[in-house]
Amino acid sequence: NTDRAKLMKEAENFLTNCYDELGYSMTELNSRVNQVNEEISSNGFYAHTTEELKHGAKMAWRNSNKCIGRLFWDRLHVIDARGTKEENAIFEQLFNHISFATNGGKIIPTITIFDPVIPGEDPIRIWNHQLLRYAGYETEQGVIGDPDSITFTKVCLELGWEGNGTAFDLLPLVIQVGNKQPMWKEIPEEIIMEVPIEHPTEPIFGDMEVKWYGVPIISDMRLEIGGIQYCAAPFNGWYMGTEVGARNFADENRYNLLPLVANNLNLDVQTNRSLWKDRALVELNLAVLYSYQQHGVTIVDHHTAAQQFLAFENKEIQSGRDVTGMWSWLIPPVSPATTHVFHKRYENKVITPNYYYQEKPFI
Ligand code: HEM
Ligand SMILES: N/C(=N/c1cccc(CO[C@@H]2CCNC2)c1)c1cccs1
Repeated sequence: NTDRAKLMKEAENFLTNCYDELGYSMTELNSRVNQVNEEISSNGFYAHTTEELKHGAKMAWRNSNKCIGRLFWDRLHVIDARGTKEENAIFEQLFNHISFATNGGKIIPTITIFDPVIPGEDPIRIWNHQLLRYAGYETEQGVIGDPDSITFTKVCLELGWEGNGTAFDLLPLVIQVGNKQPMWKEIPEEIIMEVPIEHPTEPIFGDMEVKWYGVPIISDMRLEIGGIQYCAAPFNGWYMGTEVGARNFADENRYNLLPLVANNLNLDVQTNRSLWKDRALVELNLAVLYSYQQHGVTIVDHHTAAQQFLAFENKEIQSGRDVTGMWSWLIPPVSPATTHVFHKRYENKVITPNYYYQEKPFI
């Protein structure tokens, strides 16, 4: 039927590129393509070899148009967790991912890949946006914590989780197998690495204790390889400082810390022309970079990240591949025009394998 014909086409396209990059002969490629076509025509599905899975996950990172960190695409550590079906075993894999990727602060870009969507089998979904993230609470006095987490925090509370009501409560992991009751578990505190944020010279937060978690681990995107959908495949890199300093801490609909920082720096917040927002933003981003470095947690500044992206562009051209990208995401939110990215154009062509958004499993 058409679904099987479509899957065969996507599989052949992936295998051709993958086997070419891995240096296999045409004979080896053709025999694998025939084997896969057999499997698809009898089961409407085919299973990747671990090698195909690992290289496919790396290709997907290399094809991620919004990602400035792609220079290191070929050094992704891939954990093949297929066959993990029991909830407690899934939680163990997720805890292992957090501790392995954290690596005492010397962060290892890692992806853990669970079973793909298989016809007739229960799919696995991770309900968290990121494995480590802070709760958000709506109260009469306003929002406490991360406003971005308000909806998911309510879901966790409904499932029986209880937060401490602070601005930095780490949320539990929530997973669901098929249509069974979703299960939640607190993350063991011994594997959690957090960074207290302070400025090298100024008390920019006054008496407020500000911190952030060390490792960003995206857990709600779908990895597609050769027509196969991996809906539970959490992946991490390290942060670019501006993500924390210019968005998570600075956005008005996130922690909205610019007024606090500006006041503690004695800036004139009564007029735009004092550029108080810009001066507070730079000091806040300096504090983030300084604090992660002081605590031995990998982080990259946006200038270095842009230089690394330029190296990626040149390497791709050397490899005979077109560089695709989404300009609006690739430019950093602080001093964008001081990077080369701002001054050139990128083709936003989406090629597979890749990472995609997927429907939230909860409302
Ligand atoms: C190694 C260090 C890495 C750095 C510094 C980095 C940096 C970034 C940044 C700054 C963004 C934009 C995020 C935002 O504006 O919210 C981004 C997006 C993205 N990155 Fe990377 N990244 C890294 C590694 C990775 C890895 C290992 C993967 C996957 C295997 C990945 C896949 C993606 C994807 C799919 C997006 C777009 C997310 C979306 O559409 O919402 N990145 N990256
Ligand atoms: N540094 C990172 N930054 C991000 C990468 C992808 C997505 C995000 C957060 O995206 C949110 C959803 C859309 N904007 C914010 C952040 C990484 C996380 C995981 C691997 S690298």
